Amino acid sequence: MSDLLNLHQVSAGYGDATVISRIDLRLQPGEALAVLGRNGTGKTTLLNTIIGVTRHRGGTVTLAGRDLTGARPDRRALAGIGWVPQERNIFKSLTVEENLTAVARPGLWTVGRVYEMFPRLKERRANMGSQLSGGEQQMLAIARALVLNPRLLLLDEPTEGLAPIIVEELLAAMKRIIRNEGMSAVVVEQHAQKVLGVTDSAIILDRGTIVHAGSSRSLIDDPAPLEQHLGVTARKKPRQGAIH
Ligand SMILES: Nc1ncnc2c1ncn2[C@@H]1O[C@H](COP(=O)(O)OP(=O)(O)OP(=O)(O)O)[C@@H](O)[C@H]1O
Repeated sequence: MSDLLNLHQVSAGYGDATVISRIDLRLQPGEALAVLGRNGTGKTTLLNTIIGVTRHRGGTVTLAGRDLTGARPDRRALAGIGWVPQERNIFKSLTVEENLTAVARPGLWTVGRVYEMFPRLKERRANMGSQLSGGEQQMLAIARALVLNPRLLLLDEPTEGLAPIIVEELLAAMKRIIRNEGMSAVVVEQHAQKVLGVTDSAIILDRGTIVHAGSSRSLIDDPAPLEQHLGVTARKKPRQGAIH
């Protein structure tokens, strides 16, 4: 099968600074990749490079065989790259429904379909963006990216700053979007354990380079690379009834 996304030896940064170096990445259609790493290791810069807002320093970026290396962000969006930024930049002075209809493009993901995925948004469809909770704003940001009917969805720290119960709801929705609906995705996440249950494969970045690449399953089974590169204690949960 040909790659949906292919990054070959990509280096990029801002101004004179190179932030990510010689990144090789391949994503098949329907596959989801977790991008993990400590703060400031270049995760957002990697997403920014895929959407085309960093300074290119080398390598190639292709989507479904089409070379997008020198393409502007608007052309990349038209080619099928959807993006949910960390800031969840929804239109705060528009209603939920207006946020969706303002950008919707024909395709599988209709406004009705995203309401099925996020019933909370349907309940709140007449509310202004500014009246939504953080979790609802994140759901709306994802829903808005979906109604653009992208081939690839990029999510930047979707669970950041959200209450645990909302995080679970959001992860369940992401799982349905990826697993059941076959959406291809690259998900940047600080909380490795949460996202590995949603993605097929994972990379860990350190100082702008890939220091680990493998399946999500292998990281769940053997979290040693997470402990090594993220400093998290990713031990399996103790059995119920265990004495601490
Ligand atoms: N717009 C920018 N201009 C210049 N330098 C930047 C810019 N954005 C990020 N950087 C620098 O690039 C490096 C990587 O930042 P980046 O945001 O990609 O890391 P990150 O892994 O996503 O971190 P976080 O988890 O904190 O969001 C940092 O040293 C940061 O200061």
